[in-house]
Amino acid sequence: MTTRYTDEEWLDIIDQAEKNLPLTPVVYKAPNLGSEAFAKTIDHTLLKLDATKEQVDAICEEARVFNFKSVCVRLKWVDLVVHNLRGSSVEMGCVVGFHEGTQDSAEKATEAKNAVGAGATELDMVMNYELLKQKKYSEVYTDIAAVRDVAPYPIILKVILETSQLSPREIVAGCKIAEAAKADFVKTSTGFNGKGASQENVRLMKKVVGDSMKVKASGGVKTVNDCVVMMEAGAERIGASSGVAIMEEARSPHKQVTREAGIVGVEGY
Ligand SMILES: O=C[C@H](O)COP(=O)(O)O
Repeated sequence: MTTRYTDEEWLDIIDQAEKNLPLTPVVYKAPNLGSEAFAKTIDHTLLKLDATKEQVDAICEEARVFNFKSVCVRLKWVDLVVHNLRGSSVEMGCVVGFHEGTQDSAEKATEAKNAVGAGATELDMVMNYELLKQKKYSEVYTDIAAVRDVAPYPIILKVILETSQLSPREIVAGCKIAEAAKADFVKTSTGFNGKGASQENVRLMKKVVGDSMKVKASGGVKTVNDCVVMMEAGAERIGASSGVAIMEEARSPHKQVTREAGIVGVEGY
């Protein structure tokens, strides 16, 4: 695996990206509440280490009922999820390097390869954010590229930055490196370390990647309002262990959404 740029070259790229950040935030449009498009933004997630077969079966059933975008689990459950989702339009997502992100690149690549071999169509890998914090940008790139290498498109590759552990500049750096490594999404959080997704971080990530990548908000997204705030900041995917509660709330009659501007809108705003 060759490095794409030296750490010094990465510094220039990050400086430029910071300088060129758009000043005015865009408000993106969320799909109609409770619609099929809304459900198809949600990755229905079960990532705790002590998850049971019964719980995995249950989230697959829920994903079929609500027609979520994907079910997202650890590698040990991929076979079962693939089996359970057969014949549905729900994608099979697997995490890689979860949740620390500090595993060797070879270990991450093997995990990714095994997940794809078992039928995963989407991978959510944790960036080595410890290396990023040490400004070892070239190694961070190589780590992501090692996974992309064994899981080329059309496998969807999402890179989890763990934004709660990063400064805004480090978030910019993580986005630029994930973009260069040809990932499809940058994702905020694992949900297992610090604060989860925030509106500010999603907005910053979207400003950095523009149309070249998508943004996934995850960690602590538990209500319809949380989803709408993230989507309006630029998230096109939500990772949540609360997908069922979110959909039930979204489909409840006279649903009101609290947005930045106050209480506005009902279904279909
Ligand atoms: O994307 C995955 C996260 O682990 C979900 O976190 P959550 O349990 O706060 O929804």
